[in-house]
Amino acid sequence: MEKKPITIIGMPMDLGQGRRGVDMGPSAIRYASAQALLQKLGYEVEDLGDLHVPSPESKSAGDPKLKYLNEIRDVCEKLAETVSGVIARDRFPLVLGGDHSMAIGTIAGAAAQYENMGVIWYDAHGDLNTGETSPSGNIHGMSLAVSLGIGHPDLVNIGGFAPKVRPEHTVIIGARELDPGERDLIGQLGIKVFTMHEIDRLGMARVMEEAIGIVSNGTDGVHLSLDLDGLDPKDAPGVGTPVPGGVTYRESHLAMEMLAEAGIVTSAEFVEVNPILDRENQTAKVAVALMGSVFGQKVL
Ligand SMILES: NC(=[NH2+])NCCC[C@H](N)C(=O)O
Ligand SMILES: [Mn+2]
Ligand SMILES: [Mn+2]
Repeated sequence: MEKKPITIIGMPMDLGQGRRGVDMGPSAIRYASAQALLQKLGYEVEDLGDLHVPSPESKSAGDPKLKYLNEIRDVCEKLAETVSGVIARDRFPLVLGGDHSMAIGTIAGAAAQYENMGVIWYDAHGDLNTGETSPSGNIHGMSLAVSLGIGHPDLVNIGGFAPKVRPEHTVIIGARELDPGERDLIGQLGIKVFTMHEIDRLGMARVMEEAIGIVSNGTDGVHLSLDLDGLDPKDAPGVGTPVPGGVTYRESHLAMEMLAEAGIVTSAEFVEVNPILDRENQTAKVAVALMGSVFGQKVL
């Protein structure tokens, strides 16, 4: 497999949800030796450092249905430009987060460079709310909907075009907590969701075969958006919105190994790592271990 050089971008985003500390996620992932691992695997790696994100204490949240909308729009615009520029230089953007609202920017940037991009959303949640359906007003619960062109126009139109991805090229893996409005949207759009039920029933290997088929059928790029809360909180405790009964560490490695084998992933982000809620940086270490598998690390 071709080893495209990697560019790490830190996104200390914590405006998209209510628990402080997730802005330290990028540092925690770097501290868990992400760059050294990737270099050991034979990649050339550059790290652009962190983009600037204003701290929530210095701003007012504004509309309680879309908290920090203006700030999130601005930082996602900047992230989109950065990601797009990295791909234009023929490098692989690897974005470290940060809460999941950042995916609005990452996906906007990647989608600017691909005609038809597939998305793998690895998450306990659907992140398919809008300002109207969200129970929390937290934009990290809306980022997939926005990328599909549904939600507040300021977010939907980031990068100057919409939608970024199509429902038929989108899969959600690991879902186990969906709000009523998200369920409706899934039915309306026909998005393929591999809930924990399908993972238990079919096994991760079969789920990934199907998922890879969907995101690579008729696409020229695939983005992996991995929310660490997709994993079981026993394996990844340092997340702001943990949900029991999640994907195991082993199943997650298998999923990432199968993606590496398929050779389809063209951009990735690892999000929602919150060191304040973690135990001895375990969740960042899990993120880095999974990163290894995505980039082709094998036991033998
Ligand atoms: N990226 C996440 N962790 N999202 C959690 C979203 C939780 C809930 N569905 C909400 O909209 O508030
Ligand atoms: Mn999420
Ligand atoms: Mn989640």
